[in-house]
Amino acid sequence: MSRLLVKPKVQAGLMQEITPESAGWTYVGFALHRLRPGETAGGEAGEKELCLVLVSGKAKISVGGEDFGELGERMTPFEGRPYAVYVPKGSSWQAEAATDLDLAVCSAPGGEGFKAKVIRPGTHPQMTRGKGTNTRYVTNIMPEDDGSAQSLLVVEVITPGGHTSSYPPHKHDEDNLPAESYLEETYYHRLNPPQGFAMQRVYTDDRSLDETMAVEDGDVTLVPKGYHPVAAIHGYDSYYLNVMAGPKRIWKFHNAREHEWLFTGV
Ligand SMILES: O=C[C@H](O)[C@@H](O)[C@H](O)CC(=O)O
Repeated sequence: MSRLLVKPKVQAGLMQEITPESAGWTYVGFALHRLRPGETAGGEAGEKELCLVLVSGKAKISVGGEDFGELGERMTPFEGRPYAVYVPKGSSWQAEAATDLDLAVCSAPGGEGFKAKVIRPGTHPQMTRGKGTNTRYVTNIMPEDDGSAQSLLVVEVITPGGHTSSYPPHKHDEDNLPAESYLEETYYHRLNPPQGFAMQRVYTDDRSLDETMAVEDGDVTLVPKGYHPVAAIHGYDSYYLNVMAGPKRIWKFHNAREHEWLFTGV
């Protein structure tokens, strides 16, 4: 199995835990908690900043002793809109599931002067990106222009079955602004219905990295560098939650030259 593909080792509780150490990189972390009503999760941000994303279900959430009450709207990532909570560096957080809950904990190095906050549905409206079978639906949760974090970028994408996304292929693996930014990235994948699969390729121009993965419900893929397109197969819609971070909080990508012609049609 590809070293870039991380399968959940358990079916409840802490299902995924990617750290910079386990991924072999510097900035991005990702965890996924699956909780039953009444179960709790929590921790300390320490030197990191966090974005708690209610992938599905509702939870009571507090940050640094501030009670944000019961949050959440959707029972599946394929319907409704995301609630999220930003946890700044140095803060503790606590979540208690009010329903079945899938809670993502996205992390990256924190900074000074940022405040805990709820990111409500509609803060960043869903966008339709692409044309034809490259149409997908993108919702920013923490985009670069929100001014509210040190390094975290968080976005979720729904790709209908038979469509592609993160496509035409692009990369962001060189700290070379204004042409390109360096951002590590995780993909947390879900499928509807859940027995499906999707395909993701991660590859560089020189093909020294070239891995194509069949991703299943609950898998995480790691993108340390290179292009990273996704193809959702007929009958199975794809959802993924992206976490990106690097030395600068800017998403500036470089498109694969040989596929740039597609932009005239997609
Ligand atoms: O680099 C970002 C990620 O590849 C996705 O968020 C991607 O941009 C989503 C898309 O446009 O399909």
